[in-house]
Amino acid sequence: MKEAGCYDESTNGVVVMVEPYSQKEQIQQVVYRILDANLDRAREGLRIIEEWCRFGLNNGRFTGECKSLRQEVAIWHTSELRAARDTPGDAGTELTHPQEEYRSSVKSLLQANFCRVQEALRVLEEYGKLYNPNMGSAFKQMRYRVYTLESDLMGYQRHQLLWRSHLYLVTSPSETLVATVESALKGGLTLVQYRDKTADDTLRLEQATKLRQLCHSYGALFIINDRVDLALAVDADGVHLGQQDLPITSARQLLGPQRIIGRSTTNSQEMQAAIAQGADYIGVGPVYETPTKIGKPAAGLEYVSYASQNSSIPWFAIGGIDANNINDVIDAGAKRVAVVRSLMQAEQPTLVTQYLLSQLNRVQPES
Ligand SMILES: Cc1ncc(COP(=O)(O)OP(=O)(O)O)c(N)n1
Ligand SMILES: Cc1ncsc1CCOP(=O)(O)O
Ligand SMILES: [Mg+2]
Repeated sequence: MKEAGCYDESTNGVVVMVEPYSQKEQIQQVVYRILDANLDRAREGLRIIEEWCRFGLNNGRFTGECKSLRQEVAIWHTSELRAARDTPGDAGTELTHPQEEYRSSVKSLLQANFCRVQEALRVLEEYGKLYNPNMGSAFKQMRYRVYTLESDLMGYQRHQLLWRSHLYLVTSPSETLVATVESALKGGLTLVQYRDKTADDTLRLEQATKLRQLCHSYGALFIINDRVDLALAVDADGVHLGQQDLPITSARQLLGPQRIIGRSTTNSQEMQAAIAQGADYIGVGPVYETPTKIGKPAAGLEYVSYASQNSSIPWFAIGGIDANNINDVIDAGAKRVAVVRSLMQAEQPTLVTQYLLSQLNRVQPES
């Protein structure tokens, strides 16, 4: 086939334009190949996400949505588009990015595949307009459904992990901050709060970024104390707010429905208010007076018992809890505890984590 603008001997150098039909046909073939490749890409990515929803989460709603999206994508994969496939002649099949070879967690695997599906749907939306007038809007709608699925799924995973977390490490400033947290993560810790009441924001940002990466690489949740802005800046899983911090409703507006918001409570009124305002979990304490929070009177084991009878959301007993008294707190009804010194000052945070978890697991062997 002659190409547009090429020199042609048979016409003594007169530039011959390609016959409109051939050029159109060529372009059509390219469009078909793009559509064929991206229909495959979208379906493959959805299948990868679907497998996690099905086998990892056992969640029928998310599995069903992936399946229905896959089927809707498949409807557009006509034999005409498949026939345009030219795998040996496709320069893209050999190209892989180093990050495709390595996934640090299921979360990063899911994020990469959501990204892949969204990109493919966007390509299908744009090039599809050249193929069928209805294709653009059909794929635009699917793309929005995938965005919704992504944020629902990620939020669901976060909340599931919160409910499964029984030990909560609240950090204190330390020269060995990252190493101590990592040591506790190795012991099975799944929930960490970054708390530093005195550092400047440059240091907070640097440390919180490191800890977020670390926690996520262990599949653990990462929460920021007091500061919604910092939580957003480092893409934390949520924020912990005390009675003097931002109201839950304002934080929710800033953080959205998927991120976790925790609230400190010292009595039944604060507990009921936190639940009514939409907290995802509460701190219950201080159970005992503690040098980590000087001047704050103990709420005592009575409040722990009250929480065990009345809290409809996960709650963490906090304040002065260690390996010696954890069983008293458990006997008062606690299934979850938060600690600062017990882990931050431990010589072997891995072992202390394992011990505390083993005591907590005695009261919830099924979860
Ligand atoms: C899990 C948990 N519970 C309670 C607190 C205390 O929060 P707050 O009352 O805002 O006090 P500070 O920690 O900000 O000094 C907490 N951080 N985490
Ligand atoms: C932050 C906080 N809020 C209530 S008690 C407390 C500190 C708990 O620290 P520790 O576990 O060292 O007693
Ligand atoms: Mg606070």
